[in-house]
Amino acid sequence: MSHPTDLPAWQQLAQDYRETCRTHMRDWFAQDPQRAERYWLDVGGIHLDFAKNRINDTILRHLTELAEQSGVPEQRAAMFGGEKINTTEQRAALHTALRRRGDAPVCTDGENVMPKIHAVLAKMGRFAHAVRSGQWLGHTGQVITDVVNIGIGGSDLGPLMMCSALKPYGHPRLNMHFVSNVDGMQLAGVLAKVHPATTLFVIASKTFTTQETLTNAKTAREWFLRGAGEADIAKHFVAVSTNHEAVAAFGIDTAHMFEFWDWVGGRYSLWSAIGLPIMLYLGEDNFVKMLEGAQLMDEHFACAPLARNMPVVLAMLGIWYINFYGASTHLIAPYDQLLHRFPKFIQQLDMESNGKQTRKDGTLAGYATGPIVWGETGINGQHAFFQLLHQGTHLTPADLIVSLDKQGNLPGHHEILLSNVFAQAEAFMRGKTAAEARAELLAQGMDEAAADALVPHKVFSGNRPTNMILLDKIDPLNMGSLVALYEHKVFVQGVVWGINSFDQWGVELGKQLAGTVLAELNGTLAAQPHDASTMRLIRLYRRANCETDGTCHLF
Ligand SMILES: O=P(O)(O)OC[C@H]1O[C@H](O)[C@H](O)[C@@H](O)[C@@H]1O
Repeated sequence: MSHPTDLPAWQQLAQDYRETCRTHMRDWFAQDPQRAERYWLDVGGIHLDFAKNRINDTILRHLTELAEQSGVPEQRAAMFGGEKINTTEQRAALHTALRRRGDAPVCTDGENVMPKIHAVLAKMGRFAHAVRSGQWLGHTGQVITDVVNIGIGGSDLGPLMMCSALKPYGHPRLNMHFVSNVDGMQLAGVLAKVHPATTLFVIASKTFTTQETLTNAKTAREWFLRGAGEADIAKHFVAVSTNHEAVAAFGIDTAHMFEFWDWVGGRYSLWSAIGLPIMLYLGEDNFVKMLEGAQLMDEHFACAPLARNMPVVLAMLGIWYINFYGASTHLIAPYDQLLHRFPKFIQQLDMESNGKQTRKDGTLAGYATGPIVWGETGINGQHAFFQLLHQGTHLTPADLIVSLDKQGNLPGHHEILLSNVFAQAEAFMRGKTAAEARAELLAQGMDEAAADALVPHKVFSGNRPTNMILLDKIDPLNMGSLVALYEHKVFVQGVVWGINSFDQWGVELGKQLAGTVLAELNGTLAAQPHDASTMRLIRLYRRANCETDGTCHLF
């Protein structure tokens, strides 16, 4: 496996960095009136303005060459073609097949996966129609009014994000709830709001072994059975999983299970049966539109030349800042309230995929890989942490995301939102020089000495990069395209870094240790030799609780 740092394009980019890192974007804009037009891409209802980046045509060419030399075209073909690119788990990553319309075969392990994808989609469609139309009745003959999705990570964040973003398309009778935290406060809060006779629980877990999800599901089941019999469970509990045996063992009839497969990664699963809450809320037609939007982005990613390929451009801009400018974080700042869950979703997608330092060949990378992805609605961020982004010491590349359509916003509100996001991008790019700050203060009537003292605090260095991602509208089609855009961006970065973006071994160690600690907290296992700090924490908890459970003798 070639090391990216040895590739000719990497070397050229290192040289580009040395030559241009002091150039201000203001100057590039001044010298090049076509810059805004050239650094712009459209895919369906998604538009990317990437002119406010610290790049010129040479850098962009070298970034594209780096993608090429890293094998992005070959790896892209391998992913779409069902090859087992998830090498540590010997699995394909075929989320793109889930949104593929039509009958063209997609094979992995010698099997065409399309018939089973279509069969599950049809089953989901029939079920969603029955619930939405009121044909599906609870055990007392009442229609379903509340859906509670119990799942965590990829079995929570995607459906939660999509149902929030597409609320205006939601069924007026259905209230959607999402429970992920094993802290009973969350489940108890939801159960206090719903009625067992009119509630449908979707137990979502790829493995059906996740402790948090199974604990919440068991508690929900006990709550339900307080006023109903075992036979009534069939009307109120369905499962989404790859694990038939565990679903049956939990007590859910596998006839009420919606299946998906090991080649669907958790954080790539909202297109599969994990999307059942989305389909219940939005209806089958809108779910299919979401799939079509994703497929539109898939086709663009598969066919567009690398230099005009939206996911590739976003990915390579990220690499430019991470590997050459030393940026370690990336901000996702949607401006629309409907997208307030989007940063959390992208955080899992990106950080669980590319938060790795071991390359596919087992060697250590020795260069930076996935960034810390974080975010919040941009307008709230402006009044909280944008100070650091404008005048702090860290370079924080940011994606600013906003819908052009007012989408029934209250009169006058959307213009304010848009004016802020456009102005922020301008401010990040332009900054404010000392001369500009001084002139402004003098114009306000300040005397020269006072102005000179204040000027250093009023200077904005600018030259801070942003991508502006515009949606024509927040609708199912564009949301499908937007999520697929980020999925492919993350994939391209993983290819360049030579890492497997589809496993997540890093989440295992904590889970493993928690099993032992839980037994110790419960008093069913004598204290194991931990470090002194962990021992102290366990003892503290035990002391605080031993009076009630009487099992202190183990310590
Ligand atoms: O769907 P499940 O099997 O319950 O897994 C839920 C989540 O937990 C795991 O620990 C992983 O970190 C996630 O990738 C996964 O989405």
